[in-house]
Amino acid sequence: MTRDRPTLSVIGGGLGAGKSTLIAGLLARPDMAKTGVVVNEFGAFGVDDLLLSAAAPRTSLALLQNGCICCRPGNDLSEVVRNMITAAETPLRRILVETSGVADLSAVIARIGADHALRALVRLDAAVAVVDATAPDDARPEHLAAADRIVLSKTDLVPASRAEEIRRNLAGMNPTAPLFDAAALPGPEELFNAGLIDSATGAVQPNRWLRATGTVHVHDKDAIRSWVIEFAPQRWTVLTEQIARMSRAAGSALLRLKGIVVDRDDPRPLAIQMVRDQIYRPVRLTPETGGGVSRIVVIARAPAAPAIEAFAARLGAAPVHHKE
Ligand SMILES: Nc1nc2c(ncn2[C@@H]2O[C@H](COP(=O)(O)OP(=O)(O)OP(=O)(O)O)[C@@H](O)[C@H]2O)c(=O)[nH]1
Repeated sequence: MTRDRPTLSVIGGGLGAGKSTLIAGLLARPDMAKTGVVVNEFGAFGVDDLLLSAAAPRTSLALLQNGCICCRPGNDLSEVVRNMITAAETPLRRILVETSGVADLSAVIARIGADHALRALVRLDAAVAVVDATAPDDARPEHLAAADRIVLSKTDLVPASRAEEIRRNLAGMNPTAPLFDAAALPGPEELFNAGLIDSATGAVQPNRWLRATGTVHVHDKDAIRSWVIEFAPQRWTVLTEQIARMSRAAGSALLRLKGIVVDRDDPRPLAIQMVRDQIYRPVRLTPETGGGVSRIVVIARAPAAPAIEAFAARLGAAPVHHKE
């Protein structure tokens, strides 16, 4: 089955992290043809769009100025995307949205997820967080938690041992996101098609979507923690109540939840996903998916720890504390 609508991926990262450089490098590749780019600038003047149009003059490019997508009123992103799709000479295959350097990637993803007009136009794909190796602490936990892929830029400007330390920290903060070096020029095969559904074939790809394994495997950093919780099959109705209870108790400290769970009442496991308090519609998978074990990854700020550990305990998952 060929998929019709273009995919939409979001490239986020702090000011000057290397978002435009990554996108310009991607656009130079022949396998990135039929890509449109929307650049969101916080201020009234865009520079990134000029750099990108110089790097890839034939790319459909649109600028969204004056405020971050995540907090500006209205849904002008969907208007821009609609115009871009309509105006394209050949049908677009994918659209990249470069967030402003001050945007919060998780808020952008939550906003896009709630935008029904936009979701009718595109299929959501990857959230890519660019982290600057010279200022890794600028990468906000929300960016990292929301990311499906993380790209570490400017590794040429730090000692190799420092880059390795940053990689280890990033892997601990978001164990589900594959990590790439910008210097290695990761391509579309690695960065995109991160969703549960393969964008080319329509097939379900659970292993590409959820990579982490554990029992209750806790990666522990000061600002952000991740838990990989494995547990025996539950009734879906019971599990949704447990998730809602945990989410209420964790409040805004809960950044991301993603998992594949076995439903005691249905042979087809469910893929579930939350970004902050935004719950995405669960997707039923084929019965053989997931190997009979439920696995949920939760990424949160430290204050959510008691709520998440109580949640894991109620599911009967044994904690394995693993301090990185
Ligand atoms: N040495 C080195 N410089 C880089 C790398 N990536 C980006 N830069 C430089 O860092 C600066 C900022 O890069 P951009 O790609 O414009 O960053 P950005 O995230 O788009 O920036 P804003 O949109 O302004 O937030 C530019 O001068 C780039 O040339 C890298 O991997 N190594």
